[in-house]
Formats: sequence, structure tokens, C-alpha cells
Amino acid sequence: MAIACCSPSVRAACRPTRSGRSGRRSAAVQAVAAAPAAGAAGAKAGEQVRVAVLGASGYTGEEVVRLLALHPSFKVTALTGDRQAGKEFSEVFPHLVTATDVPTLCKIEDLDFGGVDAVFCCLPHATTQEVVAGLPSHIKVVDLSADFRLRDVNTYAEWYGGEHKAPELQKEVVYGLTELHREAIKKARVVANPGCYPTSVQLPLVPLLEAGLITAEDIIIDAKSGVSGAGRSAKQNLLYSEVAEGINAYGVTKHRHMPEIEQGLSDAAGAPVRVSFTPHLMPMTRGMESACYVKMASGVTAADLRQKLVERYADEKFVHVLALGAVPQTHHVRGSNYNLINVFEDRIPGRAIVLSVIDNLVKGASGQAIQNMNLLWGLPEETALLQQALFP
Ligand SMILES: NC(=O)C1=CN([C@@H]2O[C@H](COP(=O)(O)OP(=O)(O)OC[C@H]3O[C@@H](n4cnc5c(N)ncnc54)[C@H](OP(=O)(O)O)[C@@H]3O)[C@@H](O)[C@H]2O)C=CC1
Ligand SMILES: CC(=O)N[C@@H](CCC(=O)OP(=O)(O)O)C(=O)O
Repeated sequence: MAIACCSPSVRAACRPTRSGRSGRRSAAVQAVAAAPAAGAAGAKAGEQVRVAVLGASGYTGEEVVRLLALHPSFKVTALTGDRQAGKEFSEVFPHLVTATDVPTLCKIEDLDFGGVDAVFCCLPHATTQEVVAGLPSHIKVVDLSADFRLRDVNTYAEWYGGEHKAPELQKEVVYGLTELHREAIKKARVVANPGCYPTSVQLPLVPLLEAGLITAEDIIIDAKSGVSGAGRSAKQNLLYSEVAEGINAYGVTKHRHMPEIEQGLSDAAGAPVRVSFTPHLMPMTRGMESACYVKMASGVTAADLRQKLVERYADEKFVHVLALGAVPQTHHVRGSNYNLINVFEDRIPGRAIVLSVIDNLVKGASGQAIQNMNLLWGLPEETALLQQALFP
């Protein structure tokens, strides 16, 4: 995608705003109207999908724009913010030096969705259901929030503390853990992008449960996340003085990713699965590790688990089982869309330890969202996503 293009069309999707700074309409509007829009069924050669990023002033929104800089078919034509609305994107994110000519951040209500084909919705959970339900039906959506991930709206209400505001739309939304739900995603219009912890846990454990190699009982997940997982807004528990040089467990016994993890693992096991899950905030910016302690079925060894995962992901671009004995580290996936896994025999007979790492902002959020959006438009799912990790 030519983010650095000088075409005024990139500003065109915002209507004039009350602030006056964002949404310059004028000749730009005609430019967008005249630009070849992507076809309904998928992106065709020479056509560009016009993309709006809602919540572009946050971490995952920024990461979508950063990654789309290398996308040949998706063109960012609208960006929204809330407190940052009215500002130039380059003012909010000066590091994106080639993104100086993307649109000014505007408010969602000032956006003209007539000029938009696709939406990455990077808003906080509980703000998203009404926004997505209100979008014109020609728009394909990947929602990065948790608002559409739980099939049962009562479970949503229980864990997110509020009634679901779009129960009808919920019925048609596809849960988008790409490697596990690819065929359904291809046919979807709205995809619920998984949470970062659920991505890191389900990728290794779902194939093992499906094959009956591990038991549905007694799954313990000890997970760690970088601080960017909590987003960009200021919170006391995210102050440097409270995060640096320490490790903080949080959401103990009640983290809202538990029902999402259990939904996916129960589907895989064909029976209800309950997990012990404790996330920890780590003194690092990005990265996530989930150490999963599992009980193996009778006669199964850790080598069997590892072999199953090697076979299951042999043709996958982004999920890799490391060489025997190699320990996946968050540094191995930093800035990349990869998930690295390995399996170890536990000292306790009959048990195994499954380690899984991702970058919470890429495979755990924006990278997987682009993977899904590529599928929605019939594009190779790895488009713009094959960057290797930054190491160290
Ligand atoms: N961070 C991560 O690792 C992951 C995050 N997610 C999910 O992705 C979504 C975005 O997360 P993240 O980018 O980290 O969050 P941030 O807090 O960094 O960004 C939130 C964005 O939403 C905007 N916003 C906030 N409130 C409103 C509102 N009421 N109306 C309109 N816009 C609003 C903000 O605008 P402004 O800043 O201008 O006020 C900002 O652009 C969340 O649902 C999160 O749970 C999913 C997986 C991983
Ligand atoms: C460190 C940190 O605070 N992480 C977030 C998870 C971010 C994420 O993936 O999940 P959602 O999309 O469901 O917000 C949390 O624990 O709530």
C-alpha cells in the first residue's frame, strides 16, 4: 500500500468536523469517488481496498497502519481517534515517517463510510458492538476488541459486565483464529479477532485436544504479557515505577480471557473445558508467553504431542514448532506475526509443558487482523506479514 502517496484522496473519507482540523472534504471527495473501489467478492487486480482504521491513535490501530505500509492492495483512507481526533497522524506517531500523508484523525461520527470498503475496528471493548452494527452492510470488518468473540451473549454480559448491544449481528460473526477457522473466515463479513492470550493458548492446545492426546481436565496456563497489551491510555498500574523491575499477576481467577479460551478448547475437546489461567504483567513492551501445563492421555508421550503439532502446522506460514528442546522466547517473535511453540516432558509422570510465544500486538492483534482481512478479500493471507522478528 502506498501510504506515502500524495493523493488527496486519502483524506477524503472524513466529513468536515466540528473541530475544523480533521476531515478536509473538497476535491478529495471526488478523487475517492472516482478511484476504483474493490469488488464485492474480493480484491481484483489493480483495485485497492479502501480501509478505515477506527481507533488508529491507539497501539493496535497504529500497528495496523504500520503493517499496511507494505500492503499492495489495502489503502488507508480513513483514521479515527477519540481524544486525538483532529490531529495529524504524524503528530501522534512521528515514527511512521512514510505515513505523513495518511488522513487526519477524525471522530467516527464524522466519517463517511460510503468511501470505505473495509474496517479494522481497534476500539476498546464495550464501545464496539454499536459501532460495528451501525456500519453499512457492504463493509467487511475485522474487530480487534472482545465484543464479538463470545458466541453466547449471556456469557459476554457475565464477563464484560454489560448487556450485549448487537445480539443479532453476533450470530453471523466468525471467530477469527486464522489457522483454525480459515474456511469460515473466507465466507464471513464480520470477523472477531481473538484476544492475545487466547491466540497463544489455542494454537498449541486445540490440535492436542482435538486428537485426544491431552485430557480436558487439569489444564493450567501461566501467561505473561508485555505492557502494550493494556493499550496506550494512562493508567496507574501501568506507570513505569509500578511495572519496571517487577512481575504482577492480575485478573487472578477472573480474567475475561478465560471464557474465550474455554470456548475454543471446549469446541476442540467436544466437552466442557475449564482452565486455571493466571496472566502476569511483565516489565517489557511487547511479547507474550503462555506456559501450558497439561495432562496427557494414557500412553501418550510429550514426543507424541510435539509430533502432532509439527504435522498440524507443517503447511502454515506463521505457526512453527521449534527444534526438539529449543525454548521459544518472546524475543524470537518481536514485531512479527509468528507463533513459536515447543513441548517438553514434565518431571511429573503423565504431564507435559507446552510453551507458546507471540507478539501481542502482531499475531495477538493487528497482524492476525490483517491475516483475516486478507482472507476476507481473497488475497494470500500472508500479504504484508512476512517480516521476521527483531532480535534481540
Ligand atoms: N494491545 C494489545 O496487545 C491488544 C489489544 N486488543 C484489543 O484491541 C482494541 C484496541 O486496543 P489498543 O489499541 O491496545 O487500545 P488503545 O487504548 O491503545 O487505543 C484505543 C483507541 O480507541 C480510541 N477510543 C477510546 N475510547 C473511544 C470511544 N469511546 N470512542 C471512540 N474511540 C475511542 C482511542 O482514541 P484516543 O486515543 O484518541 O482517545 C484509541 O484510538 C481493544 O479492544 C483491545 O482489547 C486485542 C489484542 C491485543
Ligand atoms: C497486559 C494487558 O492488560 N493485557 C490485556 C489483554 C489484551 C488483549 O489481547 O485482549 P483484549 O483484546 O481482550 O483486550 C488484558 O489483560 O486485559
